[in-house]
Amino acid sequence: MADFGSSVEFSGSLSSSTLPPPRTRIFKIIVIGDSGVGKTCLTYRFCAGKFPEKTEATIGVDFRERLVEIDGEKIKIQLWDTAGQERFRKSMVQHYYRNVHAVVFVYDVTNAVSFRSLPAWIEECKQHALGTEVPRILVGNKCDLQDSVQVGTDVAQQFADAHSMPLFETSAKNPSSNDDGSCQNSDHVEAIFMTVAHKLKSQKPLVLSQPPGGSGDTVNLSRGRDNGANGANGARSWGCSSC
Ligand SMILES: Nc1nc2c(ncn2[C@@H]2O[C@H](COP(=O)(O)OP(=O)(O)OP(=O)(O)O)[C@@H](O)[C@H]2O)c(=O)[nH]1
Repeated sequence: MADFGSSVEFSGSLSSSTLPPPRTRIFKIIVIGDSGVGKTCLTYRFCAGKFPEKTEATIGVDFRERLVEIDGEKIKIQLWDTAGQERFRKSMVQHYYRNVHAVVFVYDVTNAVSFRSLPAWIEECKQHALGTEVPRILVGNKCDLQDSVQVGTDVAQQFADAHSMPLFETSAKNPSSNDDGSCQNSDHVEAIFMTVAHKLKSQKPLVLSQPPGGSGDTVNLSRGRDNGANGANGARSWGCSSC
């Protein structure tokens, strides 16, 4: 579960202008969904900037990280690319859900079974005590394969609404519009993960605080508390399917 309650305390004659830079925050985002929906490709696309030439079924979990800067703060986005195949998940599943800050559910728009599996993935999160305060998003991948679409935007949007998640449709292969005009309404993979990071940052701001009336001898640099603004009802307010 999200854990931003830690605080770093500096004692001595420090003012905010002489503070050392805070440690880089890490946002842990897990990416889950059926095998073959494109979790590895999506995370690779975001972290390496390209579509991987070849992938193999993930065993356990792979980590990918990218350092980004949001409003002047450097943040490490750590993507946990989890195995979709049950036999490759078993031993690792407890680790996936520890200290998670956000969850990305992925289905393949050309594979209705992967869409129908989503309730089971949501249930797995629930069983690992992931609360509603943890932001979740739904990603329909492979929308470059327009001729093979089995899961329409309407039905996906209904599902997303019912579970208070923003929906994004994209392609890890070609996240921008294709020459043939397909994927016109897709979101860029970049924008999707950055939207999550912005959400997490706004939810958990770094707060510089001095004790009221204090002399300035002690400065607390603490991580802001969850203001509760991202509960289930707020989910639609922080994402959209066409940004
Ligand atoms: N056309 C197309 N193919 C994709 C896209 N994303 C992934 N693929 C292909 O789908 C297959 C599976 O992709 P992976 O990223 O390995 O799938 P995964 O969800 O990580 O699978 P597991 O590791 O088994 O859970 C590969 O052959 C990819 O090349 C996409 O956006 N468009």
